[in-house]
Amino acid sequence: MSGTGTETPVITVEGLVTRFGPQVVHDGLDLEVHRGEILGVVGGSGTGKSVLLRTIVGLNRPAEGRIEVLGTPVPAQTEADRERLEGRIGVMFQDGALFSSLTVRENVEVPLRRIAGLDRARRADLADLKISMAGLPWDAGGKYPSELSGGMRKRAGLARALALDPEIVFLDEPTAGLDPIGAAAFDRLIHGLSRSLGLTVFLVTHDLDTLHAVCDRVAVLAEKRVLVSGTMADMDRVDHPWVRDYFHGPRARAARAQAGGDEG
Ligand SMILES: Nc1ncnc2c1ncn2[C@@H]1O[C@H](COP(=O)(O)OP(=O)(O)OP(=O)(O)O)[C@@H](O)[C@H]1O
Repeated sequence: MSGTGTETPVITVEGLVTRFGPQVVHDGLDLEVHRGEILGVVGGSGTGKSVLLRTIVGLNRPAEGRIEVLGTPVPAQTEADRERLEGRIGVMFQDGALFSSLTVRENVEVPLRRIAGLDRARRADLADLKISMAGLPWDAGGKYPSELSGGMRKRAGLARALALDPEIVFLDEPTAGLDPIGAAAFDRLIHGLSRSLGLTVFLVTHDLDTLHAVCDRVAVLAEKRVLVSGTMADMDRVDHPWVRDYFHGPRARAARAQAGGDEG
């Protein structure tokens, strides 16, 4: 089905098989993600969306298959390759995964420590820049995660994911647990960052509003593989029970109406 953008793959997954003991999560999964696009990864609970994200970023070793991210095989073949790749991608986990004993600024500084020759003051300045890019108020840097709301913690996680000016960011359910207004603001932030920085975004979500508002393409995980990928319009033509229910159920209709209203 049709894609968008320049169609240069920055992520290629071929024939991925993932197992946990006897459980097969992915079985012959193929996926391409193109430079500069926002790809939404959807699927029923437990279909292996988060595991796919973790496998692509090298946190989970596949049983079989080929994965390439920005031209580098994953898992990386050498420590140097792994470090280089880690510097080119950013990951935001579902709960933000912040260190609770560090302030927001210190959390964002953790990846910045990889930059040789960056002194303390500059590191703090750079962290503050990322914190403001993520839409947090100026005084958030000095706060501890426990002092932030859930939405602010997500923004702090995003600031940390953006610390090293990544080419790809991976977001695991970024709007889960946010109220609709906070979720819409987060969607706008991600869309704005992707378009202004040329960021590629790999986004695991259940949020139909997010799919309508920001995703260029959607990949549906079902039957242990990417069942189908394409634009939201393409999804209308897919004759599969889960796809039909998900994209045409009552919540989907509400999200579509909302997206239509926003455009008008
Ligand atoms: N480290 C692990 N060890 C064993 N099994 C795991 C591990 N991580 C994930 N799984 C299993 O893999 C399957 C897919 O999990 P995953 O978290 O990727 O689902 P998901 O599609 O993201 O679900 P949800 O939408 O509910 O978050 C689940 O059955 C889960 O129990």
